[in-house]
Amino acid sequence: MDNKQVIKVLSDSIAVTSNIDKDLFTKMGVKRGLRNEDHSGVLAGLTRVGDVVGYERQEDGTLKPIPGKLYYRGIDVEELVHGIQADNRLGFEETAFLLLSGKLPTKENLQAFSSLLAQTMPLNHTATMNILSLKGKNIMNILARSVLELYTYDQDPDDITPDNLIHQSINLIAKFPSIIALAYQVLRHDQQGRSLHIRHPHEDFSVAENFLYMMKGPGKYTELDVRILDLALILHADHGGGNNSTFSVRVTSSTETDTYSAIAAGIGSLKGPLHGGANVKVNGMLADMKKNIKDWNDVEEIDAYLTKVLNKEAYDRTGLIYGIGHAVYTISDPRAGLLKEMARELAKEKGREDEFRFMELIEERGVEVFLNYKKAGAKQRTCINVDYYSGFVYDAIGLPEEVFTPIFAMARIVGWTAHRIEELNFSSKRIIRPAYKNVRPLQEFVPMKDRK
Ligand SMILES: CC(=O)SCCNC(=O)CCNC(=O)[C@H](O)C(C)(C)COP(=O)(O)OP(=O)(O)OC[C@H]1O[C@@H](n2cnc3c(N)ncnc32)[C@H](O)[C@@H]1OP(=O)(O)O
Ligand SMILES: O=C([O-])CC(=O)C(=O)O
Repeated sequence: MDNKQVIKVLSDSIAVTSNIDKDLFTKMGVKRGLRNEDHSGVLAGLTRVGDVVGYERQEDGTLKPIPGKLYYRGIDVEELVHGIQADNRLGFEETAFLLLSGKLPTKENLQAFSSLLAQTMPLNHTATMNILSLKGKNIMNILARSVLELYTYDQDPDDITPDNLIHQSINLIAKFPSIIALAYQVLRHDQQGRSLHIRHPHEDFSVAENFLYMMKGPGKYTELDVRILDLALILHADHGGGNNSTFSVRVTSSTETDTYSAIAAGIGSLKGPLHGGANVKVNGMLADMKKNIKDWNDVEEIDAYLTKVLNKEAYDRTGLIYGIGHAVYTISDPRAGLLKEMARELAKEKGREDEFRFMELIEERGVEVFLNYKKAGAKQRTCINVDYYSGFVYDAIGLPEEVFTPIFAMARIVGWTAHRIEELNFSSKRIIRPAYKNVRPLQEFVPMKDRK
């Protein structure tokens, strides 16, 4: 038997060994995907960091869909964003302080915190050389490897005392933009034969501006570009404890492992196309739609394409319409609404209004076609999620697809660290260790000579 045949024998076995009938979950009272029959999540923990609300439970136990709400440390994110915008300032640093400390910063707190972040952004020589040597096309993968490497530069990587956790958190929040921008410059140099630019972050720039500066260079971005990237960072900073990447960080942290290992787990989760990786998939799906739909106003043509996607006959043939659906939200994802307001402004500035209108129509038809197609298999209501407009926004401000999901990580590192700190510090903490019911009947050991 050659190598190919061994692989074939093992891969053929997957269809049998990995198959677990959907009905068995109901029969054995196991919550598939840790989700109840009505699609609500199984309660797996308590948190004081963030809250995601998409429905109300009625007296009869059923769920009533409501417009989505997101709270950071008890503050409505729509109010946070509008409050920051009303004062005409950027807000990612303020949001990070709020999520880490539980309180809005005073002017003095904010100045000191922003300045500490900016001072911490530069990568040391060894970290820079390490990223230069990392081969690979996927920046999420490079980010995870770089984070694991940071363990070796930390004097006390395994120390989980509060001071050290905060120190490590600030270091990671500050370093993510620099790692991502550098990894992109290396990739561009390597894959496209372009000049390699390693730009040192400015101490008086915000995180959003520094990222655009390191990616694009001076004078290559507008004030609106900075404002919209800052908004995207605010909106992606946290999403409660149950989203897959934060939960991964919490699960890993509950073993009391080091910060770098826990964050690498979060990065690995976020990279997936059902989670943070969806922003790249939406971009690809829209490009495919632009190519295949002749009349961008033709509802029938759009519906036919979307039905083909659901039938696994179009785009990536997974059966998923990316950017649509959410585990919690029903009527709306508040982040998508806020991002859409800015995307409209951006589309006007960049002369891409036709494309924006096309996206709006796909948004409307996508939800409708999906609900009609899934019928009882779907929630009563569903909506677009934050990933639907984010790719359009990043593309419009001249950022390449390779950094779409890494930008999500650049923001979510705040939530991950806040949840990790909470996981390690609540008085009644316990290692997360649920149960799995084995549904494989027993089999007898057969001596080698008798095997077929
Ligand atoms: C930042 C974020 O992570 S936001 C999410 C980004 N992901 C995407 O945009 C990918 C597309 N969307 C999806 O895959 C899903 O909506 C998810 C993963 C976000 C949520 O999935 P679930 O919690 O299972 O949603 P829900 O309970 O409403 O799903 C009901 C059924 O509809 C399917 N479904 C949900 N959304 C979609 C979709 N956009 N396209 C096709 N089928 C879908 C689910 O797979 C599920 O099918 P099943 O019962 O056969 O398992
Ligand atoms: O909450 C979720 O399941 C996914 C999500 O929107 C996020 O993490 O931002």
